[in-house]
Amino acid sequence: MHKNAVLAGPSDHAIALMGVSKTYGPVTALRPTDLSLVKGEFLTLLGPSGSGKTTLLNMIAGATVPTTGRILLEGRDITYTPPRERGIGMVFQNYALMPHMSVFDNVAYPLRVRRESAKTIREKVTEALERVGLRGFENRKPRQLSGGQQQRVGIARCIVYSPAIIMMDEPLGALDKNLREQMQGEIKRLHKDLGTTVIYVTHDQEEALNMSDRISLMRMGGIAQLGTPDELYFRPRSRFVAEFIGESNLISGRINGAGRMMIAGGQSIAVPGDEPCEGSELLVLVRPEKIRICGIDQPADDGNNVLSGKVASSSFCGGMTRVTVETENGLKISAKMMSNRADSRPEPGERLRLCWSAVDMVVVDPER
Ligand SMILES: Nc1ncnc2c1ncn2[C@@H]1O[C@H](COP(=O)(O)OP(=O)(O)OP(=O)(O)O)[C@@H](O)[C@H]1O
Repeated sequence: MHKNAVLAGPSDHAIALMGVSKTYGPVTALRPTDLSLVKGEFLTLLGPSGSGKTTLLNMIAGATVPTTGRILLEGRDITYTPPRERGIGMVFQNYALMPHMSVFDNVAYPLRVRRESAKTIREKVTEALERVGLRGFENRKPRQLSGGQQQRVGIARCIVYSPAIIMMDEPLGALDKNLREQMQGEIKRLHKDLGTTVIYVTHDQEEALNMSDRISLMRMGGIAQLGTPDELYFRPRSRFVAEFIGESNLISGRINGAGRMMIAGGQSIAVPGDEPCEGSELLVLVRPEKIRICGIDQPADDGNNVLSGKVASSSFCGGMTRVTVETENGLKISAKMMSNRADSRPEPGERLRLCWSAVDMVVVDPER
C-alpha cells in the first residue's frame, strides 16, 4: 500500500461504491459491485474490452447514472451529484486539450471556470507546469508539442485544482513503449508527491502491475479479483486471472490415493495444500519462471516435480529465453530461463527435464 494511503473506517474512504450496477435494456454493463478506495490509494481497473471499466469510471465521474446502488465520496453521497460538483479530475487517452488555446490557457481553464483570481491562476498554473516538467512551454499550442508533452499538459490541467480524486482513462494508450514506460514513472512520482487518490484504467497488465497499490481485474461486468499486484500475480483465484496476468502453465488432473495429482499419460505430480481429497479434480498454475530446466542426464535438483519431454520451441526474448517443452503425452509446458548465447540455448527437438516445487503452484478455479 502506498505510504500516503490512510487505512480508516468506511466514512474515511476516498470513494465507496455500494451495490452499484448499470444496465442498458437487456445489456448488463456492470453487475452490482462493491468497491472502496482508501485515501491516497492508486487503484487500477484492468480488464478486456467490454468488461465494464469505462462504465464504472463514468459512474464515479458522474457521466453515467447507476441503475442501482450508491456512490460515496469521502462519506458524502454523490450518486446523483452533477459531474462538475464532484471534485473529480479526469485525464483522457486523447488528451482532450483545446487546440486553439496555449498550454497556459489549457491548464488555467479549470481555475477560470471556478472563478479564481488572476494571481492565484498564475501561481497554480506555474506550479502545475513545474510538476510535470513543462515550465517554459506556456505559450505553445498543443499541436507544437509531442504526444508525451500533450499528455503532461492534460495531467497539469487535472492536478491544477487539487481534485480529491484523479481518474485516468488509458492516459498512456497513444504513446510508444519507451515513452509509456517513462510516463509511468512520472505518474507514479507525481502520485507519491501529491498523495491524491488515483483510479487508473488500462488494458496493459504490465502497466497495472508496475503502477498500482491494488488492481481490480474486471471480467464480463464484474470484478474477477481485487488485490495487490503480488496477490493477482502469485495468488490468482481463477483460470481467467491466471491467464490474463502474466504467462501461465495450467495443468489439470485428479488426486490419487497418495495425495498426488495424476496428469496426462499416467504421470503424477505433487500439489500444494494439505491432503487434497482423493478423486477431486484440480487445475493448478505454475509460472514459467518457477520452472527450472535440467539436462536429461543431470540429476534432478531440489524440485519435487519432474517431467521430461522434447523442446517444441525456444524463443530468445533478450534477457530471458522462453522454452516450451512437450511431454510424451502431449502436455506443453513453458519455462523461462536467463538467456545464454545462441550456441548454448536449448534447441527444438532436444530432450530436457523440467523441475519445479509444489510450493510454487497455485490451485485455481477453472470456471471463473
Ligand atoms: N450506452 C450503452 N448502451 C448499451 N450497451 C452499452 C452502453 N455502454 C456500454 N455498453 C456495454 O456494456 C459493456 C461494458 O462496456 P464498457 O465500455 O464499460 O467496457 P470497457 O471495459 O470499458 O471496454 P473498453 O476497454 O473496450 O473501453 C459492453 O458490453 C458494452 O457494449
